Amino acid sequence: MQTTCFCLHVFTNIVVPQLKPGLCVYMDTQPLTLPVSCICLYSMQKMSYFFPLLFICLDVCLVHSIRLAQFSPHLLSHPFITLWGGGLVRACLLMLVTKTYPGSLPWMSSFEGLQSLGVLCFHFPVYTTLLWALGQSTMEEVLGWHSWEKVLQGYVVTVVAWIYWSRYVSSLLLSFSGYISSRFTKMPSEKPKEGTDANLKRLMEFMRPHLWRFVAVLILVVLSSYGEMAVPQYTGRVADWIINEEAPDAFSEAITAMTLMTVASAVLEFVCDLIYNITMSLIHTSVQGLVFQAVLKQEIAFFDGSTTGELVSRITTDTNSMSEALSEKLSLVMWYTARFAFLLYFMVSQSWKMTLLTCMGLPIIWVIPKLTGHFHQAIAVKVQESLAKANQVATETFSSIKTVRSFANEDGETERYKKQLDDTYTLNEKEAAAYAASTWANSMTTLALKVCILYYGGTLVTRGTVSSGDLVSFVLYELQFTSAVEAVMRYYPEVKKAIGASEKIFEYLDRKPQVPPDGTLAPKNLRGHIQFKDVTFSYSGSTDENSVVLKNVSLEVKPGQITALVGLNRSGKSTCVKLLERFYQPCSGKILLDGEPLTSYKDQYLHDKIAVVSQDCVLFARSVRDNIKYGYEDASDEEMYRAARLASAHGFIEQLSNGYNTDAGEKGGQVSGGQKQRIAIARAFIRRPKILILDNATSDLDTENEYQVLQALLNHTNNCSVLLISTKMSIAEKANHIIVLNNGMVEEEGSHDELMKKGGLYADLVEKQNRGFHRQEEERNDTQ
Ligand SMILES: Nc1ncnc2c1ncn2[C@@H]1O[C@H](COP(=O)(O)OP(=O)(O)OP(=O)(O)O)[C@@H](O)[C@H]1O
Repeated sequence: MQTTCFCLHVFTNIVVPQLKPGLCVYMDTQPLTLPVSCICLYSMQKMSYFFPLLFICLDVCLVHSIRLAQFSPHLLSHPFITLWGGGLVRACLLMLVTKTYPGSLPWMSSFEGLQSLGVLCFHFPVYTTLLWALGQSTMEEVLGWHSWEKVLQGYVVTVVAWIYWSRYVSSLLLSFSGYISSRFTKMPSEKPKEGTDANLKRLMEFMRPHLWRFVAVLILVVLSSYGEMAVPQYTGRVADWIINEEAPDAFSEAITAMTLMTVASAVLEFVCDLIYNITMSLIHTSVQGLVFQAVLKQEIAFFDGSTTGELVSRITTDTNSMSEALSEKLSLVMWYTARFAFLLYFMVSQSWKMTLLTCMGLPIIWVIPKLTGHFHQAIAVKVQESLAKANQVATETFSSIKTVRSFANEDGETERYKKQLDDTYTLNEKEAAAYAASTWANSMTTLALKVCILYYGGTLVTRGTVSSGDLVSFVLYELQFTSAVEAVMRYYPEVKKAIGASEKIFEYLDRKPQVPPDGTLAPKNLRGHIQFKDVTFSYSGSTDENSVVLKNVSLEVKPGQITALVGLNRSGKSTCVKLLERFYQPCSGKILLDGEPLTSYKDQYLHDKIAVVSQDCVLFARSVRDNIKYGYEDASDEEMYRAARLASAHGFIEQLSNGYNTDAGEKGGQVSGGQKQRIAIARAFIRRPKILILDNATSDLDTENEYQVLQALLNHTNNCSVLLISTKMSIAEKANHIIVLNNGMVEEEGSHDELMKKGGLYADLVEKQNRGFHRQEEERNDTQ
């Protein structure tokens, strides 16, 4: 009753005067009247910061009301019912106030707040029931749970529990409940979690082929962790042996068992690490291979939109960091979790009371260093900022030295710089103090927990509840336990992060290439008749006037004939070739090969039958032989020589230092531009194509050589349809048919003579080139 009055006194004398001076009600011993309470509550609606105080006052009142009820004649004989019922009433009323009171703090009515409320109201009933179940005396707890100390203790327990909830347990439970709900309900879960769960599932798929290895790893982890418990366990036994002066056999047995178990644990750990790391490397390699394959299958537009660096980084850096995080951090989480479980088991079996004390102390040793560390970090950031400002002053002064000198302000700038350095020094002092405080807090809290455990353990030893050896073992367990819990808490989020990061990799694996499905046609005899019918195309896929590169293009490459495609730069000539190679799909219109849509042919067949040699042909960093046989490795050397002769390349290849085995260097850097083009032509010819596309293929050759190469080519390609793109009109005029493209449209077509007679764009181009050629000739003559 006294306590209740005291609470009301605090409430009326301290809280109420703060709210409205006019409402001051000075009541030392009398209870509050209902109207005053109502007025107070109304006034407090807008002052949420008083809510915790109100909450505590109300709770104290409730606790003492329950106490009065407990001692009433009806309930005195049912202490447990009163204890639980009282807890329930207390929880319901406090929850009601928290939920309905307008000034309630959002945190208090959140899920975490309600969890803490549950701990506050039910920890005593649970604790007392547990004692009763263990056959311990509960009288003291049942009759004294509402004393000041116990109520205060309840709040301390709630704070500790809250720290647990918010730091670790809640995140674990959330993951677990997410997993359970996704297994048993069809409810869509939140997006990020969905991503992590899905990634985890995908990663599991990669692990499935190595399931037995993982089972073996888990068994080894458990056995090895168990073996690690030998040192603390047997050290305790040895301590008992020394104190009790037991038989000498006991000592040697303890030492032998400890040695054997520790050695076995180390061997198991070695085997386990070996299996685990080899398996993770296997998974890493296969993931990398799959991502590479998935990227290669994408459409060309995908490569246009991504930089090479980005792609390589996705395949190497991302997969590396994911597998490193998984192999290293996941292994640590596994080890420390197993250790944690065994340590907890052994600690509880030594003394559950000391274990409880350790668990209650843990959050404190995490929180205090974290708070001081946070403060230290905040000051460290300010020091960096201050240093940056000092640097800025110096940079500005040096870069504007002439202005500084002309105003003779060297001293002024020195003063400014010194002032900035003084600020940095002040912050440095604070940082040093914060660092010392942080380190001190760290060791003090750890030390305090150890002293508490030793003190409490010593009391238990004096009482005879535990032996001295048990206390020694417990202290050794506790040392490992703290670091095991810390390690699990540190590495578990990192593993989750790595699983989240794997999303990027799966993004590529899951990406469906935007290309039409492979066709089925692969006729034995291909005539090589190409038709473009009203083809419109844009690289962006938009049909907007500015983006369209080809506009209703209709053209024909007749079987066995040479067709030239000419036009100004950027008129769309190479784009036609890219469409023929099926790198892109037309937005509208059709491309037919021998009357059938290009898409109905098998991809491999098409690339065997259509050979393209372009200006920017690329050689790989391997031998000339491998470059010519690229993608056609089964070809004989005879076929290779034939193709090389056709491309007028055989002669110079034989003169290279190692002939056909000479390394072409990175991107063909070891051979000249002209040689590179001739090797590329040989590479195209080794397949005996039916359609040959030369897109400025001989541009790196001088006119003499170009003519020779083309002549040789055209002589040997009687059955071949040739599409010739050349900026040199003297080459184009040799074609049977010439098509002139202008701004993505077919401007005119016909033979050289027809087009010359017409006097259109083609005649213009020929004339301009002739003029340019004559000017060059004149310039050359002048210089001679
Ligand atoms: N990968 C691409 N993505 C977007 N636009 C492109 C791409 N390739 C070419 N283009 C654009 O398409 C248009 C036609 O280019 P294309 O290379 O087909 O012309 P071209 O007649 O072969 O020119 P050149 O004779 O200079 O090689 C140009 O405006 C060019 O900028």
